[in-house]
Amino acid sequence: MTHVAIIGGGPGGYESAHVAAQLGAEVTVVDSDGLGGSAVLTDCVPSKTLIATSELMTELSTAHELGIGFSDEEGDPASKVRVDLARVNQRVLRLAGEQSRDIGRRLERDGVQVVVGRGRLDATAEGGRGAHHRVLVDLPDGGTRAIDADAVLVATGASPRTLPTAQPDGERILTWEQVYDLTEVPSRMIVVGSGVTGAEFASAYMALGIDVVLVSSRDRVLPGEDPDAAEVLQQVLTRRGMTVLSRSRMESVTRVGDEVTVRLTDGRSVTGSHCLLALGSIPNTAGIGLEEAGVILDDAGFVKVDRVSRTSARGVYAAGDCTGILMLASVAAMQGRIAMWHFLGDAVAPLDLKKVSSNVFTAPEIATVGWSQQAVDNGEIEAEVVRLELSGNARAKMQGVRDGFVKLFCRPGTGIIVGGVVVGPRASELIHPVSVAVAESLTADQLAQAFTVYPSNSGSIAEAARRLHHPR
Ligand SMILES: Cc1cc2nc3c(=O)[nH]c(=O)nc-3n(C[C@H](O)[C@H](O)[C@H](O)COP(=O)(O)OP(=O)(O)OC[C@H]3O[C@@H](n4cnc5c(N)ncnc54)[C@H](O)[C@@H]3O)c2cc1C
Ligand SMILES: NC(=O)c1ccc[n+]([C@@H]2O[C@H](COP(=O)([O-])OP(=O)(O)OC[C@H]3O[C@@H](n4cnc5c(N)ncnc54)[C@H](O)[C@@H]3O)[C@@H](O)[C@H]2O)c1
Repeated sequence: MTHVAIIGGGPGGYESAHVAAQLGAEVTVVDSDGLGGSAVLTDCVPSKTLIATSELMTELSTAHELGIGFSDEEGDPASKVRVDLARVNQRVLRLAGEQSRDIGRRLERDGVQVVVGRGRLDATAEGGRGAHHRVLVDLPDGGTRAIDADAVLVATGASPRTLPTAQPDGERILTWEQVYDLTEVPSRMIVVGSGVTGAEFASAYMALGIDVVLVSSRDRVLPGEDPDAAEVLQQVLTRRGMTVLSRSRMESVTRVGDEVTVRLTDGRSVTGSHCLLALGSIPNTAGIGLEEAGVILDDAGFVKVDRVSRTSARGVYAAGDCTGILMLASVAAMQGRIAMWHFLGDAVAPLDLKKVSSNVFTAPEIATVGWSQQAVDNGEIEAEVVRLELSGNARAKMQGVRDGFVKLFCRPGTGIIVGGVVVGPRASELIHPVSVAVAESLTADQLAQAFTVYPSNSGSIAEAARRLHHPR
């Protein structure tokens, strides 16, 4: 029987374990910190659970306009509600724990063996039973266990980046993994870093009623996202009261008593009660025998892989954040599945990043799929672009939605949809028809011809597609 060893139990690891088991392999998952990985226990699931509470608060902020008030009082209901952060965080951690246990049960049902411990490749051993690889696991009790395998998948993820001058203390200077220990609402939260992580937490904490300062090293927030979408978000955040410090690079973060001070490289400083460091991630690839086994890493320590997740070492695959390729749970899972389909000889198509949809869970949300505005502007792809404001949509007006738009990119001539952006509430749900169009190479006319419900925000997607129609 073919044996596959998987190091790391996040989406890159556990999703590939299901595929390998389905294809008849004997599978062992080695995980050090809990099944589901950072995605389930510290990153994706906890942050989106926190954001579910902040979404409700954002909706409450328009309640007054929609005619809702307290029966015995005048005024804005949103200003009268209080967030119990201890309860919010308890719920976050409970849901994350439940999801991790669910993943464990599903792996058990598929006959996957799970070993708790820290795995590393042993380059000195050939592996027993004619296997090509050996994984050594440092067990929590101090012992070591050897697992022989015909193929190894490395899916060890990444960890929050910190600086020697900005060290988290777990109480007031925090990484995104530590915020769920907060039991009291911070009076002033300074979020350093305006990538997706920083923007999401800044938006969420502001919606919970916290005074937020966002330290952004670039001209605008979300430098990697659609520039129009990032501009809308920055306008909304500042309009709602966030202080966004653009072109401001943090030099150090210090704490004295209950106060934290963020010093900027230009000499300015900001003080607050708490600081969240959202400075990006570093791959978990050091000290696990990768280079000794012939696995090439790039300068930042990410594992180099091809589009079927092969590393430079025969029989060693890698998936997810440790490869640095579009750090998303969905991409990690797909890279892992592809690795197993490839190794175990099933039909496999190489990873196609031009079909990936993703979402920034701010208020408003920003969802994207396919080719980007930057690629069109750089001339990487020729495309027609149409942008339609959500404020003109009947349903959006009824819901009090003013900020947001739909943008579509299609190839001139054929009219094939190659990408899109949706900015607005629940953009993560609205992007799906555009994702289907991109995946199936549908034309703007085909997207326009499908019925949409009246009134609905998805009507704006069909309307944008209609605007790309060229009469014959
Ligand atoms: C705040 C935040 C929010 C996010 N939200 C989203 C989102 O909404 N949607 C989305 O698609 N993506 C989101 N992401 C990205 C997503 O979390 C990652 O892309 C995803 O976790 C990558 O999965 P992975 O399997 O590569 O690694 P991980 O989920 O990090 O799992 C790797 C696991 O391997 C373990 N491990 C490490 N080394 C070893 C070892 N030597 N031996 C054994 N085990 C080891 C780790 O402890 C960890 O449990 C978010 C990221 C952050 C930071
Ligand atoms: N909703 C989602 O799907 C979701 C949510 C969070 C993260 N992610 C993924 O995780 C990946 C990483 O995102 P991220 O936001 O954690 O990291 P990032 O690397 O994208 O952003 C970090 C930001 O911090 C800034 N920065 C670094 N040092 C700084 C300093 N000293 N002072 C001020 N700013 C500084 C950088 O310029 C950068 O803009 C992304 O690829 C994203 O796709 C996804």
